[in-house]
Amino acid sequence: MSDQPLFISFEGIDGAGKSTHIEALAQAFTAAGRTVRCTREPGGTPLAERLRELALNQPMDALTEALLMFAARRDHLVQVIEPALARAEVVLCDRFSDATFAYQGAGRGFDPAVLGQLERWVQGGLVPGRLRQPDLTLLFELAPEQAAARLAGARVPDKFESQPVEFFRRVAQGYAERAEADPRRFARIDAAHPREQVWQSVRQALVARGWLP
Ligand SMILES: Nc1ncnc2c1ncn2[C@@H]1O[C@H](COP(=O)(O)OP(=O)(O)O)[C@@H](O)[C@H]1O
Ligand SMILES: Cc1cn([C@H]2C[C@H](O)[C@@H](COP(=O)(O)OP(=O)(O)O)O2)c(=O)[nH]c1=O
Repeated sequence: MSDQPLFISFEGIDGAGKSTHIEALAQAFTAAGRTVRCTREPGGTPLAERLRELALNQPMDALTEALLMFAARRDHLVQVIEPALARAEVVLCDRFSDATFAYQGAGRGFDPAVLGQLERWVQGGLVPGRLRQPDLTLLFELAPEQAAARLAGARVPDKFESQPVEFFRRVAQGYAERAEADPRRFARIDAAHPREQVWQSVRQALVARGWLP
């Protein structure tokens, strides 16, 4: 089994079930002898958590929202993700920049070329010759109606969670396009199944890469 640094992100529309599996995956890595760092975006540092509060609760235009997401991401990369990877830890991150392309890009209709530019500034210069990207992105795919039904009553909706189903259809399409553009990085998880079956798909994606026994 590998002891290389691993950066794994969890993505999907709100309510798809990704948070449910982060802790289980952390336990599986810990049982395999790895040091695990669970974190989230926007957030993961004191500054980025303050930016999260603003981005998730204040009305703002899509560019402002994208800039806050990438500002939070830069602080998170520099303070938390890069140091953890330098120590060869496993970083499990609840959302990363695919979420900005899906929510601010596909969902809110902001120019993906500008998002690509921000991505190059924020995720460039950290590893030689390429952008810092997750080694694996687990994309939880579920019909927006089903995700909304799971969320109903589960928690108080934030600015994004209270968007209509059509918004999440665009977000899901944005995620699908990111996955199609970089199929080696993504594992697409059918999240419509019961929890145990979804967990087996998650585990299998890691086992297949030789990252879990
Ligand atoms: N496979 C599943 N089947 C039914 N309900 C689920 C499943 N996975 C998660 N849930 C429930 O759906 C809700 C949303 O799950 P959560 O993991 O918080 O989603 P996300 O982090 O993707 O927004 C929670 O109440 C959770 O308990
Ligand atoms: C990282 C990121 C998140 N978001 C949104 C998606 C989610 O609705 C919200 C917070 O994500 P999340 O942590 O999944 O919230 P919760 O734990 O309450 O489900 O932020 C963006 O719009 N752009 C981004 O770049």
